[in-house]
Amino acid sequence: MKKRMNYISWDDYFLGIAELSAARSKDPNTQVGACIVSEENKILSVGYNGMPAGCNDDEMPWGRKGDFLDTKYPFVCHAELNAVLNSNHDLKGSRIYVSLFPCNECAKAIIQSGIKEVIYTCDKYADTDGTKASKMMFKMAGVKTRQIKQEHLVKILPI
Ligand SMILES: O=c1[nH]c(=O)n([C@H]2C[C@H](O)[C@@H](COP(=O)(O)O)O2)cc1CO
Ligand SMILES: [Zn+2]
Repeated sequence: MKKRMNYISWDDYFLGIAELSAARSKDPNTQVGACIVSEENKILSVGYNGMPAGCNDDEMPWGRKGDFLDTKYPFVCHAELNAVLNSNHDLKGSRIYVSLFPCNECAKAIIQSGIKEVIYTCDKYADTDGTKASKMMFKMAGVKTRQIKQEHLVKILPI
């Protein structure tokens, strides 16, 4: 008997884990998940966007508009930052799978931790200065970026 052939690829597996991690997010508008993987295809860390540890997410604001301090923006930890900070491993040479293209703050953490490739699905904030700054920094720092479209993932994963 031969081995089963229609198994999912490493890319689909890790992006699927990033998507599953996003499902843990309490953000009512955008749920983001991230999965960091070594050169040997071992998972080094996962994360999703949420309030900092110890900050009760029932008491924190989740809105997008109004006074800055009444919105989620000054407080929420991004999925990529959580994944970088959650890891006890050296991330040099690793790659990060993420459901949304990283913002400029996460891009800095990604570059500084030695991650060498970003594989992402959604790029809905491509027109923002934050995303443009991320792309500039990734290019200069030699961090590769690659998109796997949502339509492809939907075909292979029950999401
Ligand atoms: O790269 C990212 N990673 C990440 O975790 N986030 C989080 C922060 C917020 O909780 C949410 C974005 O919210 P909104 O789309 O409503 O502006 O996604 C946002 C970005 C991109 O801005
Ligand atoms: Zn970010």
